[in-house]
Amino acid sequence: MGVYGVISGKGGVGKSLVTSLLAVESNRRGLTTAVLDGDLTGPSIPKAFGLKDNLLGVDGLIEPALTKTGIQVVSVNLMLDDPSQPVLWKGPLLSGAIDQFWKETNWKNVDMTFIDMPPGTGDIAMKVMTDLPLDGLILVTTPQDLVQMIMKKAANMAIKLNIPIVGLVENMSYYICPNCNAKHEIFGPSQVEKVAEDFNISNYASLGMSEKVRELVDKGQIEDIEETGLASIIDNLIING
Ligand SMILES: Nc1ncnc2c1ncn2[C@@H]1O[C@H](COP(=O)(O)OP(=O)(O)OP(=O)(O)O)[C@@H](O)[C@H]1O
Repeated sequence: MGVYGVISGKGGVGKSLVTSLLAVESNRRGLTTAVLDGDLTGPSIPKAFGLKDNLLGVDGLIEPALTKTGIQVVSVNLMLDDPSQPVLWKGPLLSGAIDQFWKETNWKNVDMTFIDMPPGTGDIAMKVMTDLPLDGLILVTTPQDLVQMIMKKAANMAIKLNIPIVGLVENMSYYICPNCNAKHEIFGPSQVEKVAEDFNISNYASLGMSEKVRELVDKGQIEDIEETGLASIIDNLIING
């Protein structure tokens, strides 16, 4: 049904969280869902889903890990004996790994694939954008000016490479104080509507900062998050592609 890359340009804004939550929402709709962790040097998808066992190779293909609700996952962190060790690979090896994850994994009847894109707008991100059959990109940003500027580089890269931007998620949009219920815009006022207009994106959502989400991700229980905040993004992707 679709292959979607999730991209932010800047690190630490919640790209992996959004990739994982999109997969959770898609899977909840009964779609066979996969996550390709293309963030090879900072892979965080396995941790969010509580995956630890090393991937197996069967008949020359990588057997994807299965999360507890059945999402198929491939990540370089599931290939390392010690997940805290760095991946000290240079460009060609990193590109080769992306190729291998895409072509040499025993993906099973997948309807929706979400790719946690390599960070930045460098050669590995370009490799995914040019070599993988992406149906579209989902941009992740925060309201902060610095993040906005770098996210726009990623968005303009997609435009230059003719990849449609099919969704926008503004993460860390606000924080609701659990004591007084006041809404704090820690990174500044939301800019999601402005960005959506600038890049002509009709499918967008905002996510608040949540202690509960942080806790469940740290425990590897992302699939237990009840309200992902991204249901409308998935519904629109299903309807409009
Ligand atoms: N809205 C949120 N509420 C609570 N925790 C969040 C939220 N967004 C992100 N986090 C947490 O912040 C950390 C960084 O997020 P994440 O790993 O998704 O960022 P990233 O953009 O993928 O970073 P990088 O590109 O450097 O890998 C994670 O521990 C994540 O769970």
